[in-house]
Amino acid sequence: MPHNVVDVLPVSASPLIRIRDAVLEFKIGKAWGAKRDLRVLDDISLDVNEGEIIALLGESGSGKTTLGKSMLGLHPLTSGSIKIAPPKAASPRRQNAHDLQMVFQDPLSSFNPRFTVGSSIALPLRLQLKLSEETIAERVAELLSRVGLNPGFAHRYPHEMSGGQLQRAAIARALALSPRLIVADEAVSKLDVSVRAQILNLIKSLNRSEKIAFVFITHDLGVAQFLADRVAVMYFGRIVELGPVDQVMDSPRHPYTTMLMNARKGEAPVADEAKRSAKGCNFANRCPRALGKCHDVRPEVTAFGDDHEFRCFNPV
Ligand SMILES: Nc1ncnc2c1ncn2[C@@H]1O[C@H](COP(=O)(O)OP(=O)(O)OP(=O)(O)O)[C@@H](O)[C@H]1O
Repeated sequence: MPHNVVDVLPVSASPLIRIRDAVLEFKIGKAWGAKRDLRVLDDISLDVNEGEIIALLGESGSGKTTLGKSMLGLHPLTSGSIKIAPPKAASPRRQNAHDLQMVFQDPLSSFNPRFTVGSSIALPLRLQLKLSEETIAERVAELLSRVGLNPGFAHRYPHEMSGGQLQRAAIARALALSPRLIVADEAVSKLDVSVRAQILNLIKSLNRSEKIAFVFITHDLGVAQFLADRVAVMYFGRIVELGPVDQVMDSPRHPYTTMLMNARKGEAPVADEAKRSAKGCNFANRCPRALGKCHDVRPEVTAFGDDHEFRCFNPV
C-alpha cells in the first residue's frame, strides 16, 4: 500500500483511522469522448476508533465501497486526508498494509479456484512473514479453527465449500496478518439467513474478544443494528448522519435517515443521479422537509449531543 495514500497519525492521537475532508472524484466518460468528474466522496470526516464496529449505511451508489477502499489506500483521494494510528509496539515501522484488510461480498470470486483454501490463506503468511512451511500449516489450521471451520478444510478447493464456509475462510485469510481493522463489504448479503446470523456472530465475537475494528458496509438496517456500535449514513458521497446505532435508528435527525427507516417497511429508496441536487444539500430534491436554502447552500455538520451529528438545515 503506498504510504502517500494513507499516512501515519501522531502517536498521541487516539482513533485508529482519521479521515478529514476527504474528496474523491472519478473521471468518467468514454475513452475518446468528453470526460467529467464524478464526485463519489464529498467532504467526508470520520474517525474509526480502536475496536469499534461502524456500519456504513446507504443505498447503492452512495459511495460506501469507495470509502472502505479508500481507508485501505486503494483509491488516492482528490483532496483531504486519511491517516492511520501507528502500531502500539515500540517498533518504528511505518503504517503497515497488514493492519487493514478487506472481506468482500462474494466469497467464491475472492478465492483463486485453482488453489486450495489452505494455500490461499497461507499466501499472505508466506509472502509477508517468511515462516517455515510447518509453521504456516499450523497457523492455517489455527486460523480455520478461529473462524469455526475444521482445519481439514485447508485441503478443499473453493467450489467444494458452501457460501458460509467460504466466507468464514475469507475472514480467516483476512485475520492471517493480525489486522487492527477489517473492512467488510456486504459480507453477508449473499448468504442464507441462518448462515448470515452465524457470520455476524463470528464478526461480533472477533470484535469483542480480539478488539478488531470493523467497518461494515451494508444497506441492511437490521444487520447494522445487530452489529454496529455506530452508524454512518451516506447519501451521494456525503455522510449525512453519524452516531451511536440506537440513537440514529430510534431517533434519526436527517430526513434521509428517516426515509431509509421507512424503506425498511417496504418502500425502498432508489439512488437516482438525476435527482441529485447540483448544489446545496444533495438530498434536497427528494426531501419532504426541504427549505428554500437547502437547494443553494450546503449544510455543514451540526453536532447533536456528544457523539451524534447530521448535515441538515431542517432536521426531524
Ligand atoms: N473506479 C471507478 N471509476 C468510476 N466510477 C466509479 C468507480 N468506482 C465506483 N464508481 C462510481 O462511484 C459511485 C459510488 O460507488 P460505490 O461502489 O462506492 O457505492 P456503494 O454505496 O458501495 O454502492 P453498492 O451498494 O452498489 O456497492 C457509483 O456511482 C459508482 O458507479
